[in-house]
Amino acid sequence: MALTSELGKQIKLKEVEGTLLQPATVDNWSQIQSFEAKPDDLLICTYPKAGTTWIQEIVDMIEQNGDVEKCQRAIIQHRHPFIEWARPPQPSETGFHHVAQAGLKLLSSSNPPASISQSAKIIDLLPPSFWENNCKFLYVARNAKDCMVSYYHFQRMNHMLPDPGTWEEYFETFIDGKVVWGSWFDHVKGWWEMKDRHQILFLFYEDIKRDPKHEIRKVMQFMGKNVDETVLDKIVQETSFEKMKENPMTNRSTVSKSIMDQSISSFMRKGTVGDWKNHFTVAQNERFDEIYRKKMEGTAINFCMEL
Ligand SMILES: Nc1ncnc2c1ncn2[C@@H]1O[C@H](COP(=O)(O)OS(=O)(=O)O)[C@@H](OP(=O)(O)O)[C@H]1O
Repeated sequence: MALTSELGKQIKLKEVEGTLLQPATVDNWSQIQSFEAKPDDLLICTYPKAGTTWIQEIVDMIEQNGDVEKCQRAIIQHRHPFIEWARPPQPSETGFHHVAQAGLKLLSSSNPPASISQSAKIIDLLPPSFWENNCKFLYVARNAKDCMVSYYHFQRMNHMLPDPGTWEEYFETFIDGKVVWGSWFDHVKGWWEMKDRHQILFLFYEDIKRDPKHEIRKVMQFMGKNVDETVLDKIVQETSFEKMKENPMTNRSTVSKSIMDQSISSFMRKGTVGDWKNHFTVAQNERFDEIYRKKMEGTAINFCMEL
């Protein structure tokens, strides 16, 4: 599928089992699938724009016992490489090979889950070794409307992704799941249905926003770590939106403007719950709610839509 970016460039997305992915990911698909997870690996899993960077920083802060300097050792994309950013072997780069060779314990993925109750499409997307080794998964879900808004602005500024078109056009694209990593509905539903059958800590962006200390403590316990109250308070502070927006290790300011043009929209854009209300028209909102009801039917998941 070829789509045109704001630069007029042709972005040729590819598909795996009907899910749109970046070409480099699809070209290295068999390599990604053969990734050998270890039993003590923790995989951070998110739908795009659900708070990936936020939970990555939280996990690293816990891992480093709240040591801010240690968390400054590298940009977040290098501290938590994405397994799907696989490329042909390039020793100087962080990517699949680096992860595999370094045997890092903390990985991040935007993969939908493998699941025995789901269609083959979903089953095929996560390297099977994660399930075989009974790894831990940390999943963060964000309400669909805010995800859509955040993804729209991200596609405007990210020249590696297709131009989103107008908001009205993007609204349809997102609902149809014609975005990189596919349908929000399939992703969230898939992980939600799997959460009690595997070691999955299922978190909500909105909960972390409302009560960060409570949610960070859950993450800490899930990781089998124990940091004291003062450190926990420091982690809450250091992972606030305001701090992370100013932090060059998390705010993507090191990424070239030809890839992410933050003069169009910041990577750390608003970091709020309910920005969808500034974008959705009344008619769009009614239509979305109707579609949501149908697509999420039978799923007992409740999202907070405003704080
Ligand atoms: N600390 C903190 N607190 C609250 N919100 C935060 C935080 N860090 C990142 N964000 C917001 O998360 C959105 C980016 O999501 P991701 O990190 O998942 O993006 S990506 O998929 O990795 O590109 C994006 O959301 P929007 O602002 O709504 O666009 C970021 O601002």
